[in-house]
Amino acid sequence: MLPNSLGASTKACLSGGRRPGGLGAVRGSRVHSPSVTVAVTTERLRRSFGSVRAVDDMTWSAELGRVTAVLGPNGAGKTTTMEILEGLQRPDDGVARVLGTDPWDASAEHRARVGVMLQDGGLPNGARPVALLRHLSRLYADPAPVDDLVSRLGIDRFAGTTVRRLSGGQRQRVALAAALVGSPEVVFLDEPTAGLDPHARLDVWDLVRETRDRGVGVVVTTHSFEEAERLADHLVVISDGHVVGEGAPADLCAGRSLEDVYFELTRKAR
Ligand SMILES: Nc1ncnc2c1ncn2[C@@H]1O[C@H](COP(=O)(O)OP(=O)(O)OP(=O)(O)O)[C@@H](O)[C@H]1O
Repeated sequence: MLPNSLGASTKACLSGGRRPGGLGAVRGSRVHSPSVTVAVTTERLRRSFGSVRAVDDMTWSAELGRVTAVLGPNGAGKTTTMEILEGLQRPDDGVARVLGTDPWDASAEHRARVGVMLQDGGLPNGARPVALLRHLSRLYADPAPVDDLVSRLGIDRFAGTTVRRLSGGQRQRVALAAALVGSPEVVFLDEPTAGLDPHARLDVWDLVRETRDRGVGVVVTTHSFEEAERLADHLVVISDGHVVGEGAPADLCAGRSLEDVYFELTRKAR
């Protein structure tokens, strides 16, 4: 079956399949050997907008060297949670920590250790992709090699086109490269393969696995069961602002498909 967003997977959900080394690793990127294993924690996190409780008593965690996939229906609170963890929003209550630091009060040094890929890309419209990535790489002490990221994600094929003229999928690739160019220790990827063609999705999944295998904590939000099944070492299912299921894929699914488990968990919560 070809990759397919919200693909109807009927097989039992399996671990994201950690593979030593991976294919064609991005050369020269830092290999992290952390003394702590916790990348992200949220504890009783809350954030409301008027009467809407976007994040309502949310507790979960993600480890370094693991891909954590966060799934949930539209409006479940995924983006709000990610933005709190990225230091873009302040929670009303509870605790958020990234690499042990409160992201709201974080220093520039902390922010350099965290990579962020936003859903809308957040890229400057007039920039050309490769020049932009080279510029960003100079802001970091230990950047990933730009040429490798560019060729791995096929960005060289549209290197001369300004961001405003790029297709949605091309922008996604540049946004992913921008999130990884600083060799982050934790990276947040908001629906990284939404809108990508099947080849590009495979390339992105390989790159995410390699990033994980270098010890980086990767947190991915997704609506794709296939993506979660292929990538995740740890699953967090949220609904109505709180966690309705969390664990290793094999434990959470217990021999059933992720799709079945997801619908059961999120239906119960409604
Ligand atoms: N700035 C805001 N002002 C008012 N309401 C907001 C704001 N941001 C988010 N919300 C509301 O908070 C809830 C959670 O939104 P959020 O974007 O976190 O969901 P999501 O899980 O990321 O959804 P999707 O899968 O559609 O991206 C929604 O009801 C949304 O309308």
